[in-house]
Amino acid sequence: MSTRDTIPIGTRKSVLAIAQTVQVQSALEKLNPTKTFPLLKMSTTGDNIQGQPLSSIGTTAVFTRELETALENKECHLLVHSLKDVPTQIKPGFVIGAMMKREEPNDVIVMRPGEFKELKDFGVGDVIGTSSVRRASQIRRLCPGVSVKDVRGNLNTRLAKLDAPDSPYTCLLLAAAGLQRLNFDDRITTKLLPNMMLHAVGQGSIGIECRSDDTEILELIKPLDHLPTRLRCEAERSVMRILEGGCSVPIGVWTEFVPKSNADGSENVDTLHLKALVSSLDGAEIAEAEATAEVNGSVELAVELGRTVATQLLERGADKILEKVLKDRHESLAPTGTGEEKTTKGWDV
Ligand SMILES: NCc1[nH]cc(CCC(=O)O)c1CC(=O)O
Repeated sequence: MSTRDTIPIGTRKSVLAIAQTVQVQSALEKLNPTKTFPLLKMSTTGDNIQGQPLSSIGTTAVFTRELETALENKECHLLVHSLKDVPTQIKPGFVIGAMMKREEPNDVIVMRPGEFKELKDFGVGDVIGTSSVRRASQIRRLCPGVSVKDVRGNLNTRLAKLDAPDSPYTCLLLAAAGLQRLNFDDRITTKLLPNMMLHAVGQGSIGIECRSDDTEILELIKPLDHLPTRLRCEAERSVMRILEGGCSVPIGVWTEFVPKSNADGSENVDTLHLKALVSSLDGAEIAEAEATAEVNGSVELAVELGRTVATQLLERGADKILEKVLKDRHESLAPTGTGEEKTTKGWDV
């Protein structure tokens, strides 16, 4: 294929998606000053159903399907995604050619400007805004007595709902990375550490997808692939791939490289630690597992570490917990009464 000078990048239209895509666009322009990278902005099913809780309409790929069609038709040659929104089973013919250096993967508590409350003081009467079953189940375990209420829409919409005078929410749970990318760092009230909450698979990294036979684009985006991020996220995605069997399931993870005592300054990619959990919606039942492996910079070994942890989780009852979570999710198709009901069955990551 002849080399291309104009390379459209496909993206969703949300402010976060655009901010992420502009970041990739700038990096590519810098590396390839003779080429241009116009944005092709598209709506996805996930954007179009924002008014309702994401329920069991098969939300895997809701944020990526329309984009992949454009990529397939060569209307664009790469796609920029929040990695956590990318299904672990990529459609045949497509590949994540780069995983960009991860921002803080943590989830955070966001309260109204000027308000503050210690985590230990959260309890009965507090209403936590989130549509993520992963966040909901973990916050219930962390702060017994709180109730959880669905909150949908893009980041700005969610913050506006929290700040509204008639807001029902005490706080929101959000990803630090999304807030930081939109310069809302000052809205972060409390960062949740891994002993409090495990984040979503791939959270905080940007994934760049392209056609797997498009060697020109693969070469072009290769410099944007960050090996430590790639290894961590491949391990995390491997856990999810084994547990989900095709549908999204609520899994929390944490990965870190074990620092070397004689570090020479370069980032260590030798010894990777992975922790993961699967929790029931009410946070009462939980399966946890962790392992450390010498991955020595190898994606295959990182994927293997993910498999080890997934196997442990299954041995510890993750399959039973997931079966029940998925069953509840199916039942949530029927309209339910209270906001609390909807919340637990909403489907976000
Ligand atoms: N589900 C929406 C979504 N997809 C990616 C991010 C944040 C950025 C990231 O995780 O990289 C968010 C918002 C949130 O979860 O608060």
